[in-house]
Amino acid sequence: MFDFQITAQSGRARTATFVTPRGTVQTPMFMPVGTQGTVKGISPQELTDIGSQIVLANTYHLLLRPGPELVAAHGGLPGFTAYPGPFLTDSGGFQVMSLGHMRRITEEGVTFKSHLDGSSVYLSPERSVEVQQALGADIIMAFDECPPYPAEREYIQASLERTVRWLERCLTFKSREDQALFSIVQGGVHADLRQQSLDATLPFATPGFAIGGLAVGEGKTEMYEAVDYTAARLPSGKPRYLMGVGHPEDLVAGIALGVDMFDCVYPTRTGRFGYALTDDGRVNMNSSAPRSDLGPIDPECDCYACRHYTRAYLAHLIRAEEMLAPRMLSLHNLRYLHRLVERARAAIREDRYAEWAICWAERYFKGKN
Ligand SMILES: C=CCOC(=O)Nc1nc2cc3[nH]c(NC)nc3cc2c(=O)[nH]1
Repeated sequence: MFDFQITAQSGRARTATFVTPRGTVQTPMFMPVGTQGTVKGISPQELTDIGSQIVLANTYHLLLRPGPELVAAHGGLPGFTAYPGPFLTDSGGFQVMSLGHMRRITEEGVTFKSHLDGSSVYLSPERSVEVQQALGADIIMAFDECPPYPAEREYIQASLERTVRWLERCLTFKSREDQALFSIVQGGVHADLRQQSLDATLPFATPGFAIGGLAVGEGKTEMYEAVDYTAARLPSGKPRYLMGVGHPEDLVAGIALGVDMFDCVYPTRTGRFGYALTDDGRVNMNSSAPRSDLGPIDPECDCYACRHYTRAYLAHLIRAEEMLAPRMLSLHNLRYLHRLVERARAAIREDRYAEWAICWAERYFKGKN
């Protein structure tokens, strides 16, 4: 279980298979985010049809509502959501920082006020693992702290050292053998702190490793330098997961640096706002041009929206505030990212990833400054 086998390599980019209790998945992969137990507006059948593999659910949200007990009563997330999985749950740490308020962080854990009703909630390494075990994901995440950005070097260092102590507590408490716990490397944008986090985290030899603390407002250059440094020093025989990333160009760049797994709300969120992803950049379907365009969003895309609808129809739905609009744009954007990593995997198998990535980027950024 959790066997990760590299099947092709092209530079630092690699394709691999990863065995989880609910299915063997292909990497590099993009993981749709289903925060509250649903990828907003998209049915499980549609997710399967567009090539989704692992879907994310958020521990913080499901802890607050409906509570892990109800999900456990359904046998876990697959029974609750009717998506057969595999699932990955986050540990709740990040959401507490971004959503919880009036929070107190101590060595023991984090106490915060629910953003829903202000009730006091407590998360700790042990509580986080307990909740994730009840939710029944195939991959669970260590309870970590993602430092705010910007943050003092001293804060980032103290935070990464506590995250390592929390990792040990997570692993000590963990009792289910059918769930892989991924550890999380922190250290902000400082190479020496990244190294310190690596040195302290690698000995735990978890089935996978995540690169944390990024995509929180640091510049792209700083982010990529940290990804480059960290990914190169994570074991090649384990999956590398870059959390919260990202935009199409971030996936293409991250794969080039040896990253295997990505998640981001971007495709579904920007879809709900009326933006469609294509190889020629992002199309603003709210603008006037699409209203008379009888072509599909993307003629090369095989998603339901591109096979059945013109841009004009979708633009009409957006203006009419019809609920099919955010659904179809989200569906298309998810399919776009799945197709992007499918093409990346093909390029890696042909050992031409660099050429493919440069060609993709030239077209994607053509016409942009
Ligand atoms: C979500 C997967 C599991 O993650 C955790 O359990 N903890 C965690 N989540 C993050 C999420 C992030 N999103 C972004 N940008 C949108 N940056 C992030 C950084 C972290 C992080 O350092 N830790």
